[in-house]
Amino acid sequence: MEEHLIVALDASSMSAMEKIVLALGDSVSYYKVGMELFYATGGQAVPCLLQAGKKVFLDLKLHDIPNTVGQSMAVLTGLGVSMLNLHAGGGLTMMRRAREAVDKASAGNGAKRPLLLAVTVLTSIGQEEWQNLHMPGEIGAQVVHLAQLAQKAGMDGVVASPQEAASIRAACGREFLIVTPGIRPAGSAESDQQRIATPRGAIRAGASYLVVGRPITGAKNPTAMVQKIIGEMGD
Ligand SMILES: O=C(O)c1cc(=O)[nH]c(=O)n1[C@@H]1O[C@H](COP(=O)(O)O)[C@@H](O)[C@H]1O
Repeated sequence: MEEHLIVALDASSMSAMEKIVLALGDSVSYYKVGMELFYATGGQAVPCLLQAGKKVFLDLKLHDIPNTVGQSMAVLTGLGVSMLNLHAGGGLTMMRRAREAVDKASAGNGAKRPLLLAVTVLTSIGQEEWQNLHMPGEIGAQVVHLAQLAQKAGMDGVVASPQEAASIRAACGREFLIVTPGIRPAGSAESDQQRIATPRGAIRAGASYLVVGRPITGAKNPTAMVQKIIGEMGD
């Protein structure tokens, strides 16, 4: 189960990142680099993690016109990461262009193609925010719709809340990747995350990978928390 846990490195310096990675040692092999760390380190966090033998999910959530996203995806493909993401809300044409660009760039550099994930509806959006946005219907129905659109566009999977994992699995099949942030072990403090579940709940609902940040990086003993989460995932 360890390889299905991705630890979110939301830190603002190389030294803060190294501190976490050093503390977690061999207990974690997959890290997520998001906007904060990527921008703060001028992208250097990525080669640093790769050199340390870690796998990287580069979470920059691209959302722009098809040409811009395609060209940017081609550049990001050269970094050697295992996963990249974009917002499904950018549309079918944008997602298709991203897939074509990644395929072409991987063929060109002879490297393994990074997996492409579409972010459906952010896990921080609850019913109230959904209404603020004037979005019709239920969040869950929109997530499943976007997952099907992403699948049609050639995405390998989606980022969604664990609360929607079972419906996405039913709609998109066994092979489709479902990556779930919004993971909160029982007893976690409240946060900006709205659509949450425990590690056990997410795996039971059909999640392929769990993304966990603050419950681990903010824990008194991060390694013990990793072990607890991996234990729960395997139950
Ligand atoms: O794409 C993501 O990774 C993402 C999508 C989403 O809907 N919700 C979400 O929380 N994330 C990311 O997942 C991580 C969750 O971190 P914690 O809330 O600290 O566990 C953060 O780095 C978010 O940027």
